[in-house]
Amino acid sequence: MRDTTPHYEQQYLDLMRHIWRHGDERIDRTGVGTRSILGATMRFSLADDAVPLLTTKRVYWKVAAREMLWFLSGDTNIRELVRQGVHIWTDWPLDAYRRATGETIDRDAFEARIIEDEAFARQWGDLGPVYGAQWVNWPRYEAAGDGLYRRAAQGHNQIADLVAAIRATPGSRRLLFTGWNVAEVANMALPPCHMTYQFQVSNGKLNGLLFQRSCDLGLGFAFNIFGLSMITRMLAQQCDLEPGEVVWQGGDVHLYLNHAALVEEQMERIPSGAPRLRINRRPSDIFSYAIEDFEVINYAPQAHISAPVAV
Ligand SMILES: Nc1nc(=O)c2c([nH]1)NC[C@@H]1CN(c3ccc(C(=O)N[C@@H](CCC(=O)O)C(=O)O)cc3)CN21
Ligand SMILES: O=c1ccn([C@H]2C[C@H](O)[C@@H](COP(=O)(O)O)O2)c(=O)[nH]1
Repeated sequence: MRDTTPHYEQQYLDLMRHIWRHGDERIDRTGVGTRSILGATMRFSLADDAVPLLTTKRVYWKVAAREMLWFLSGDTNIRELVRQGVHIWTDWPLDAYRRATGETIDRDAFEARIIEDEAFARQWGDLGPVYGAQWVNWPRYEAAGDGLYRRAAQGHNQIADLVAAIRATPGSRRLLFTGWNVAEVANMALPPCHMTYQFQVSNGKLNGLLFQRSCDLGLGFAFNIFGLSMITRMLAQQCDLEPGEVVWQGGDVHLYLNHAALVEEQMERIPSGAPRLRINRRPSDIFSYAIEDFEVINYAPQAHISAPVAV
């Protein structure tokens, strides 16, 4: 008998079609323009190593994996990403540099300088207190006497605390971490988009949920859903739980108007296949994973579709 269960990716293609047809058109912060809706949910199983990679275009999952490991390292400077050949965050520091200096340096030259010149990287490569800073070092203040306070040397490590909490109180409804530090949002190159992650233990399985306040459905989503799945798998492994499912919730979910070619092409394609994410080692703690620990098998996507990123 033919399997009539819809492919997991159908949810994504349906949402894309809905937004492209019925989304509210407006000029957004970037000036590119979007069609957008408020509020959407998708769910994907992680059972038997299933991973919700898009199959209707090739997704460079290792780029997303390196980005996730970079967040967990607490780093907020693009230097390490650029060293690893990851270019997805370069446009924001590059834009700031061009505006501040009036120089018309191109992206390759800017990246070369970030790698070669440590002082330059320190001055121009930092994104401010973005994801990594908040996840593992959320500022904490301690009393310094006479009613004064000073910033503590070590902030809150939300990720370490989360691992401990999943282990100690698996029934808890407080298993979460967030990048949305109200006091520091103004100093970030971009306020967090994938802002709040929540977890739940159910029948020995770990479920993960992401609230993403703003979603570039054509470009960012593919990375964000992989990241959610990856961190859920890592947490499950560290807490001796089986992977359950991931739930993705979007706030402002949009398609950029200059992604028309991508959207039209992708909506024509039929999803297929069941990729698996393997973790080939059990590191001693959540901060000790390396890119080599991750492997995706059974991934035979259709051709990559490139699309410009709105800065
Ligand atoms: N408009 C916008 N969309 C985003 O998805 C996004 C931002 N801005 N700003 C911050 C980060 C950076 N992220 C990005 C940026 C670029 C790509 C991108 O160009 N992806 C291409 C090529 C990837 C590559 O060459 O490695 C892709 O096809 O996935 C993806 C995510 C996600 N975020
Ligand atoms: O992980 C990410 C990071 C960013 N995005 C997208 C969502 C928006 O298109 C822009 C951010 O612009 P805001 O004006 O700050 O909302 O980047 C994403 O989809 N995923």
